Amino acid sequence: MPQPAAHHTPRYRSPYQTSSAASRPEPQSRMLAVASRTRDKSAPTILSLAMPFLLTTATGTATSPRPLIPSSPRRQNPTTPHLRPPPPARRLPGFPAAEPGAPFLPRPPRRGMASLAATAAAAAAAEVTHLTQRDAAEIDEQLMGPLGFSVDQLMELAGLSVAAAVAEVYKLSEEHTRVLIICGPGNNGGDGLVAARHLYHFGYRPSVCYPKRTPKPLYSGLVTQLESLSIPFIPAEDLPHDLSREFDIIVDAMFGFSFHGTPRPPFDDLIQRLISLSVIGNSDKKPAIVSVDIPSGWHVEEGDVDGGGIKPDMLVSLTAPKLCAKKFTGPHHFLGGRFVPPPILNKYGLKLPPYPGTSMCARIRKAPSVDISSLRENYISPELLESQVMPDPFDQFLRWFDEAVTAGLREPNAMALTTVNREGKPSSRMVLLKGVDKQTFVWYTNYGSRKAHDLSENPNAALLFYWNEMNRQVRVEGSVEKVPEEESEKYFHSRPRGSQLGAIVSKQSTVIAGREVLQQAYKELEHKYSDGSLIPKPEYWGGYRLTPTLFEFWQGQQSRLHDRLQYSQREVDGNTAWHIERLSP
Ligand SMILES: NC(=O)C1=CN([C@@H]2O[C@H](COP(=O)(O)OP(=O)(O)OC[C@H]3O[C@@H](n4cnc5c(N)ncnc54)[C@H](O)[C@@H]3O)[C@@H](O)[C@H]2O)[C@@H](O)CC1
Ligand SMILES: [K+]
Repeated sequence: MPQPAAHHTPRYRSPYQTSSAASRPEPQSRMLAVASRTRDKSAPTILSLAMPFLLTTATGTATSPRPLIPSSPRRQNPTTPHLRPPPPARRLPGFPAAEPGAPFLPRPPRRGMASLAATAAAAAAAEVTHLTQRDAAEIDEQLMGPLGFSVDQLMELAGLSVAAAVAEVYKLSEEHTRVLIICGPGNNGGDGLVAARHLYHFGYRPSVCYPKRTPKPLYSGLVTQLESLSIPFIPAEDLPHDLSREFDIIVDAMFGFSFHGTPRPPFDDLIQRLISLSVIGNSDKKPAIVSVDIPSGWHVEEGDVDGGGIKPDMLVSLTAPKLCAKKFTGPHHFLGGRFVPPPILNKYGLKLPPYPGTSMCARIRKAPSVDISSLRENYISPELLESQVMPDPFDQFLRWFDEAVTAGLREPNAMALTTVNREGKPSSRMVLLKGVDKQTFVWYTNYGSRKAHDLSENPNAALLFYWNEMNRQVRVEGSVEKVPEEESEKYFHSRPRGSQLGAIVSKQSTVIAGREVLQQAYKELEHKYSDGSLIPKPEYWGGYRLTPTLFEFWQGQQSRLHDRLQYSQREVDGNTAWHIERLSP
């Protein structure tokens, strides 16, 4: 690793230096948890979104870049009808014909982002249909009768939904590993057995309490499958006295929509144990209770009639919520059972939230508001040591970038670009990296945009890559210039035609009267170039490349002891070399 001469004066400003009104302020960006901004305020800030944010401060020559790997994510052409509404369903005896475009058909959201879907689900929550006990049983019969499903299939999908919802809310971590699944004698218990298997494969450590086994091949098969995974079955009487000590999550799969009356032994006692768990004042240690379809012991329609029943933290309604779910006040209400066909939706007029992307579960009620200052992730990563990183920061960047691609991260080439104008005012936005080589980072944009104006006044810029799933971020700072026109030209024509037209339509960062303006202009251009002829690159569109003077590779670690390795340029014997230093987290 190149070691510098000690007399060198760094060309960058330390993040700890205070800003002066430099004529060419240099932007610096880093990801912070919102908590650090709210910590000193007397009243806690409560927001409903848990998002890291980008803080930007302003302080005071090139080769052809390597295009990012061809499979690197590209924005979807907004005009491509990649998600079509489902075709009208075949009419089945006893079911009304499906109305195409009926308002209650669940439409998948255009993007698979859970946050977007959660918002959509929240908006729809008020209108979600709740089923009576009779309708729930009738739907069950129809699914397994004229609609051709088998009980095994439905149970498998229901159990998978439960496991997926549990994993979404209680992410696998030291605090959320040990799961007790208490299974009842019917299909609700079967859902629990299936969920136990999926949770095992997701990495959790499930144990099962299944005191009244049903002697049918479906159930004994599920038990055998769990036994083959060495999942312990604990008799009810052998359950540990203090469930809080032994389990992080308890899945209540005792009774579903066929429950009547009051619970009989041994479930009366088991339910009582879950009730007393929610009463214990020691909230730090209380395991999360997740009820499958119905909180066991609740009246299927009336809910927790005398108020003394289970108070689950999470409810996973299956197929559609039952009436009792209206009384559920816990923080997490999910829908599972992504198998409801249009004949059922139409016949029962079901309004259900859309499932995001390929997910097996959908949040029904908005995620609870959180005190942002309490949000903190305990990062667990391999150590990032000076002896392990590459001497050249570009090589190190490419290594991490390739790992992000291999890990299947969505748009690993998305980066926050921070520019600063003449007055020292910074602005940030996400852009897509389109090329990187041993000297520069390249992206394309509109030369009339705000970032372009900023860059024309001040060529200093900062890039920030944030690979959340890998606990990594990379900061890059340097100066920016336009890429040669031929390069922009070449890249422009490699883009999908829709994106080319979009670039012509958008006079980026200018105020427009409405969305129709874009759509109209786009339509006209689409018609103009419908013969497939070459779409000329507008002169106001092209690339920029940043030549870095500083890199920082950050890797989140436990207890905030993060790794931060900074590469800065130093002159050594007349040559510029990269110098690596560790920064305190
Ligand atoms: N579309 C659907 O209808 C689907 C239903 N599924 C699951 O199936 C459940 C319904 O299953 P089941 O109809 O088998 O019924 P449950 O699992 O709700 O429970 C029925 C069993 O509990 C017993 N029981 C009822 N009341 C009792 C009491 N007071 N004390 C003690 N035991 C009592 C019954 O004798 C029977 O053995 C749903 O809630 C859901 O979890 C899913 O597996 C898949 C899809
Ligand atoms: K249940």
